[in-house]
Amino acid sequence: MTRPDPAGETGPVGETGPVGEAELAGERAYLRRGHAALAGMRAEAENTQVAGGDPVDDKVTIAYLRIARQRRIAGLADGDGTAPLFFARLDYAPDSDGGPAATGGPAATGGSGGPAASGGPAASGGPAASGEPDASGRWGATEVPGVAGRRFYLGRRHVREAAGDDPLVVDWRTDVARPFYRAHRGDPMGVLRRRRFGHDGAELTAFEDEFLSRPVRSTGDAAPDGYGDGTPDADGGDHGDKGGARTAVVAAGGLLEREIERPRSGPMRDIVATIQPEQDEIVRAELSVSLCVQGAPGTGKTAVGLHRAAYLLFAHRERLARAGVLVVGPNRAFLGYIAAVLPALGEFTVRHSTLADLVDDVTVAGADTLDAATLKGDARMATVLRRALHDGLHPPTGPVAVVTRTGRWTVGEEEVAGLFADAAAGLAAGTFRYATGRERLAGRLVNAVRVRAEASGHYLTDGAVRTLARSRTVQGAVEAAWPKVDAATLVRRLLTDPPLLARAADGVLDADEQATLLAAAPPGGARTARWSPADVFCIDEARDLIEGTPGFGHVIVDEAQDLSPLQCRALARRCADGSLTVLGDLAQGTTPWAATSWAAQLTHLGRPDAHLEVLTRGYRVPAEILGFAGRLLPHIAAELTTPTSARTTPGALTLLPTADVAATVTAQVARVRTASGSFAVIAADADLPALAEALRAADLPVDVLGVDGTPSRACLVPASLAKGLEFDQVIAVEPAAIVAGEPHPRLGLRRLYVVLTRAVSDLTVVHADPLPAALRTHVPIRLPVADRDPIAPVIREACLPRSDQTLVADE
Ligand SMILES: Nc1ncnc2c1ncn2[C@@H]1O[C@H](COP(=O)(O)OP(=O)(O)OP(=O)(O)O)[C@@H](O)[C@H]1O
Repeated sequence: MTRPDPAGETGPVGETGPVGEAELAGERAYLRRGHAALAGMRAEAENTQVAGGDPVDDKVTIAYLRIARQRRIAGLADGDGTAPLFFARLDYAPDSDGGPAATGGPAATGGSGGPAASGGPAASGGPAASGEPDASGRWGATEVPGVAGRRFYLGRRHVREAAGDDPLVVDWRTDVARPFYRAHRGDPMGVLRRRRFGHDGAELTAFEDEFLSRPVRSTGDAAPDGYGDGTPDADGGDHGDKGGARTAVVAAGGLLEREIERPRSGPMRDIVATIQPEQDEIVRAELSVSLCVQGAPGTGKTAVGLHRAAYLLFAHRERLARAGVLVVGPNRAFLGYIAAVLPALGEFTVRHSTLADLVDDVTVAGADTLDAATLKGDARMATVLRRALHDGLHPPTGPVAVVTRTGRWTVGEEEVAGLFADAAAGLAAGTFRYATGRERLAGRLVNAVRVRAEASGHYLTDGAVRTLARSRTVQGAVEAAWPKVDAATLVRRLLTDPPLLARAADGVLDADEQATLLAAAPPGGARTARWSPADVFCIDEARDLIEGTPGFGHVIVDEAQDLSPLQCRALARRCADGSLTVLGDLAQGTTPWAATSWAAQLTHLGRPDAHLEVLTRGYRVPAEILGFAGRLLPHIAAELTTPTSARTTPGALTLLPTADVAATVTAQVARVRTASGSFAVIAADADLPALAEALRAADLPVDVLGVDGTPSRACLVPASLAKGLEFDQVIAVEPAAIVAGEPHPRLGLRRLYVVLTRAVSDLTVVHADPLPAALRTHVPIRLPVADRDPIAPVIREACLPRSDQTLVADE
């Protein structure tokens, strides 16, 4: 895929001036009109009554409609005051004949005349302009017809004044919005001007314009404001400040950077206003396409995954409303952190869950040794479990004789054996599950009796057939051949019954491995077994063999590098008929079974042919910090490309050697707690209680993040829960202890890599022990030298020498 880099094409940056102020005033007026329209839409929704049907017969339907109505009203809420109703404007170029297409909105042909003057989007035209998306939720093909010469405001949701009217604001997921994310001078996608708005809360404060294509104009026309004469600048671009007057830009420049650096004060935010082209390709990939995104820390994997969910729900609303969309995250703390993103985008139906919570009827109360947990998560366990299940089948050895009030009928030994063999063959071939096989055997047996009865002139009513099926004789015969099994019981039997395990694991697990499993049987009785986290997925695997697993239309799994093969299988069966978006980073794999290659992981996930996308441009972590953390990469995932950062922040990294870690951390917390935004002290899990105590003693209490908690503005985070989270300021405590907290040095370094890449603005590393050697080794960082990447030289200058200097001082 080609990836245009719009960073190199940013348009003119002019001065604040009266023209800009007037234009901004016009945009603000348009915004007010949008708010009024949204209020009208909400009032309409609130006044819509759920049609009453029969209160008993239609109970479910009525309840469903009520929920749908509530969701619609919630979706029409006027934001939370943190963002305006629209964040961008696209002015499409007129048709090549010089006249605007369709109804001829004047809007896009020049920079003068605010939106109030132009009336916003031009009047009705092709599908792009109609008030609502079509049935499929799309606005037409990629080449959207009927947009030439028209103007569109893009927002998080569609806003219109009256039903059937042209939208005042179009949803960012429509096809007409696509060029906002993808267009560049090489391929303007029909767009003349792309305008991005800056904001303070819900108020517009600035705009930035880029002119992407030359307007068509008759001889003698002046270029529209800010559009250059097409003569390339020295750097090869036409920066547009030569032809006509400069475009007035209020508070110019860096809207993306400001958006990223906006202080974090709560849960994760959406990124609709600043999705980058390489991210947009993932967001808008077809529903049928399964994707795997390998991305360095902060490259936006989580954000992209969530926006993909929102996009797919928009583009395939009906289908996914039935089948559902599932987002799987590593723990509840992480899910709490991302929970607000989809509702902010108007999507309330996506299920968020940890993998373990998907198997919600098994309570985890036990733990395994590392060896046992690894073995229980091994793909070979799937074979062992299947064999254990099938081990319970016993081919019948005699006839089945049924006595009823009307007679006695016998199905002969050979026929019974044949019925069993048929069902067993279907099971072995995977045609149906175990429970279905059992039903099938019972049904065939009853049918054989019915045929015999009818042959002797006794017609059996449906009721008589049902009674027959429930009869002790038929049930007993079926139970003897094909016993009823429950998944948890099967797993417990396998782990506690050495002969059964030996038969099931023969040739699959060696004697030591079998012994490991037997030693890892869950303590407690059949009903009180204390299951371990790894047992959960053995039970899930067994349950799937027995009765199957309901699936989703699309599954998005984050931190997928950490999944065991059996966990991957649990996910694979939840999207057997749907598609999958796999997000992860091999360098952040911290489980003993973490993936070392995506090919193997994708095979376990049932999608060996998933398309692999690689993101290396980080948006969270400044180059100075990324360069420092990147020193670990050769030791933890040498095959990965070193990431780059979208921004530099001189002084973002501080190393603080100290003799008294607690005192230094306390002093640092006292320093950062008054700054705006969030901060976290991240330390080895074992060090947390002492640090919490020291902060309490210093009268600087902070929340301690637990597995079920949600990160707050100021918190103490165990290294084991830091994954996926981010904070404006991070105080990382004692890297050597973080490494030592893991069972293997490589896993320890990966954990440290995760911890060091959580900061948006500022990372302070406090340590009494020497830093791990890997961190002290200078590693040249590979920089992508894109021809027109304006930030590459800055990274080169800022990133490498600075972290070196700091380290030299430290050493
Ligand atoms: N295009 C973007 N515009 C603005 N912010 C962005 C963009 N892409 C990513 N971000 C921000 O960068 C931060 C990191 O994003 P995210 O958590 O999705 O990255 P990640 O790849 O999942 O990171 P990790 O692997 O460390 O968990 C978030 O604050 C996110 O909002």
